[in-house]
Amino acid sequence: MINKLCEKIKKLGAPVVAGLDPMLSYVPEHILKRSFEEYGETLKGAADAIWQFNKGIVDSVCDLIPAVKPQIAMYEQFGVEGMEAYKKTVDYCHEKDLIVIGDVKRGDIGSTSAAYATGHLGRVQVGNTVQKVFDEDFATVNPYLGTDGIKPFVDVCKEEKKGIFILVKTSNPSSGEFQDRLMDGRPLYEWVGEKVAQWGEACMGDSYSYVGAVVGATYPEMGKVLRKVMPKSFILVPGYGAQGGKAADLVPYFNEDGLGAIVNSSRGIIAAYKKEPYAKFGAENFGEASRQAVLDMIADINGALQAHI
Ligand SMILES: O=c1ccn([C@@H]2O[C@H](COP(=O)(O)O)[C@@H](O)[C@H]2O)c(=O)[nH]1
Repeated sequence: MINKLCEKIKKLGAPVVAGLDPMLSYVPEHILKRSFEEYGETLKGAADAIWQFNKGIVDSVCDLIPAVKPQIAMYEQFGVEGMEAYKKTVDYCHEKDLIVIGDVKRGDIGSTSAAYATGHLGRVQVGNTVQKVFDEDFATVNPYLGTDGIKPFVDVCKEEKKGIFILVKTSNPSSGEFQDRLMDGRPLYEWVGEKVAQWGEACMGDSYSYVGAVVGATYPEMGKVLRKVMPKSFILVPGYGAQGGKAADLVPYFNEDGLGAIVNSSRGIIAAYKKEPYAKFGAENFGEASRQAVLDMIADINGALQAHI
């Protein structure tokens, strides 16, 4: 899958991933009304609304980008019905030939990590049958439990030709509380980055490892260092747009080959119609607004990359 990700990025000229983080407050009124009329103001109504919203966005942007990143929390908040909307979204994105990065941030003791890896990336045995479950292509993984929390994911990825992105330096304001703490004179995120590079060595695709990293767009100096620490790891970069990350700062996250990083925007794309300069599209045309936001983001990032050649 890492090879497919690289090929799609090159073909589309778009190192961009659209984050599918559908809060109900982003769902346009006409969709909400329809779903509530059909299912009432229930969890099922909410789940239907976010699914219809996602479908509209995916239809509008699927030819422009290589991948989407559904954030599972946004679905989980609506319980079982929300999780059905998550699964429907994953399957629909696959139908549209999009690579799906499940932002699930899992990781636990070995046996529990194995179950998470099975559910999200692998196949579960039920009696004599073996079946895929959520079936994302990549999952985000929390490294706090160390190697035995990561290994089950790597094993499943090897079997299924899928991949993971391990949290190394997150984009949020408090990420430094633990991640920047010095250990033997070096910040924890560097130690984790080094470990990601090691874990990834035995997991190489053609040019990049399928064990990648998450490094926030909001810490460009650290991104620059981490690119060097993990030269073969693909970096998933959240924090562009709504969290303040700027394209010009992201150039060092990429390698000389123009690859090595994929930049996520969630609210900036899916809720584009609510904000300038996209408000002119109106809520009825939310998909068109998202499409324009994606086109602008691609141009912004490519512009920054070209300016540094
Ligand atoms: O360090 C991290 C890791 C994950 N995220 C997730 O990415 C998106 C960002 O959403 P925006 O609307 O583009 O800010 C969201 O799903 C986060 O949970 C992150 O932001 N930072």
